[in-house]
Amino acid sequence: MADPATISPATLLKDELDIVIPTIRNLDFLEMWRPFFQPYHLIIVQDGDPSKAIKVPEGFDYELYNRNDINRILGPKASCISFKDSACRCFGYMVSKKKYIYTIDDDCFVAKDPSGKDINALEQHIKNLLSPSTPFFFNTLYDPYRAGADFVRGYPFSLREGVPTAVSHGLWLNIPDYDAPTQLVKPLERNTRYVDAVMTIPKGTLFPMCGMNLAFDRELIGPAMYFGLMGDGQPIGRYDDMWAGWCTKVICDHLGWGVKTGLPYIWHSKASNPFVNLRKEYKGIYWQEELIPFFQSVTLPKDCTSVKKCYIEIANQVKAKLGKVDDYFNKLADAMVTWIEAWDELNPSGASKSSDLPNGPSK
Ligand SMILES: O=c1ccn([C@@H]2O[C@H](COP(=O)(O)OP(=O)(O)O[C@H]3O[C@@H](CO)[C@H](O)[C@H]3O)[C@@H](O)[C@H]2O)c(=O)[nH]1
Ligand SMILES: [Mn+2]
Repeated sequence: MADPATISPATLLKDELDIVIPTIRNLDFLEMWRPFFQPYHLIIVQDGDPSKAIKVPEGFDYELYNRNDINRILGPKASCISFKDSACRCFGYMVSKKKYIYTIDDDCFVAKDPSGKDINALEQHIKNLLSPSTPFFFNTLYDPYRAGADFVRGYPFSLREGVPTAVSHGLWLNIPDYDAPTQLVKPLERNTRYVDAVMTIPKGTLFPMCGMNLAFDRELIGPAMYFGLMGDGQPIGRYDDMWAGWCTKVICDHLGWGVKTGLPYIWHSKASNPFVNLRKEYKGIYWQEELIPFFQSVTLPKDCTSVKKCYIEIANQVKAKLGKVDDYFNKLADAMVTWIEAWDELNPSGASKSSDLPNGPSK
C-alpha cells in the first residue's frame, strides 16, 4: 500500500469512504468543507419531520434518507433507529457500502491550525485510519508513525508493527463537547487549546467517544457502531455515541484493533441548549456510574471471533446485568440484536451499492 503521507488528499480513499451527516437543519456548512468533501459521496440522514425539505448545496454527490425512507427500507426493524436524536446517523453507516465512514455534525466547520492553515480533517482521519495503532504499549512521543516521530527507547521491537486502526476520534475547537452540568457551570468556556498529537487509547481503557468528528473502518468495526435507542420515546439522549464507543472499545480490545484520539480538530460552532441537554442526559449521568464498571468487566469468550458475535454477546450481557438497573436496558439489548439483523439484511454478501437496496434513498 502506498504511504498515506504521499497520496494527495483530494484522491485519498475517494471511492472507499462515505461521509455521514445527521441533520435537522440546512446544510450550508458544506460550503466551507467543499474543497475537502466535494470528491466524496455524502449520506445525509434527515431527522425529524420527513416532509421538511433539506437543501443540499449544488455540486455534492449524495443520497438522503428521511424517516419515511428508514421505515420503508427497514420495516419493523426501523424501531432500532432513534428518532429526534443525532443517534439516527448510524442508519447511514448501515446503508453505506464503503470501507470507511466519516461522520460530522452540521454545526462543525473547518478549523485553523496554529499556523492559520485550514485543517483538512478528513485527510487527517484517513492518515490515522491507514496507519497502525499501538494499544499494547504506550509510546510517550505519541504517534510513532507520524513524520518526524518514532518509537522511543525501551519500546519493544516486537510491538512496533502495531495493529490495524479501527477508529479515529477527532476533537473540537471553540465549543467543547461538555455534558450539560459542565456547560451550565462554564457557559462561556471555549476550547482554544490546539494539542498537536494523535495517540492510541491503551487496551483496557474506555473513553467518551463523541460522534461529531469521528471516522472509522466500517468493514472492521461497523456492526459495533450502533448509536442506541435515544431521543423520542426514550428516557435518555446524548449517550448515543458514548454507548457505541464503549461497545466498540471493548470489541477492539478483544479483537486486537486500535482506537486513536487527537488530531484532527474541527471548529464546533453551536452550543446546544444546556437545559435541554440536562433533561436528555440526567439519567445517563447516574446510570454511567454502573455502565462503566459493566463495560470494564465485560469479558468476551474466545469463540467470539467476529465483531457481530462480540456484539451479540455484549447485548446478552447487557440484558443479564443491566436489565435490573432499568427496563430500558432490556429494550436496548433487544435493539442491539435488531440492529445486527438489520445490518445483515442491508449488507448481504454481494450487495455492491446502496442503490442495490430494494427501496433506495429519497434522493
Ligand atoms: O434531534 C436531533 C438533534 C440534532 N441532530 C443533528 O445531530 C447533530 C448534533 O446536533 P447538535 O449540534 O445540535 O448537538 P450537540 O450537542 O452539539 O451534539 C453533540 O453532542 C452529542 C449528542 O448526542 C453528539 O455526539 C454530538 O453531535 C447535528 O448535525 C444536528 O443537525 C439530529 O439529527 N436530530
Ligand atoms: Mn453541535
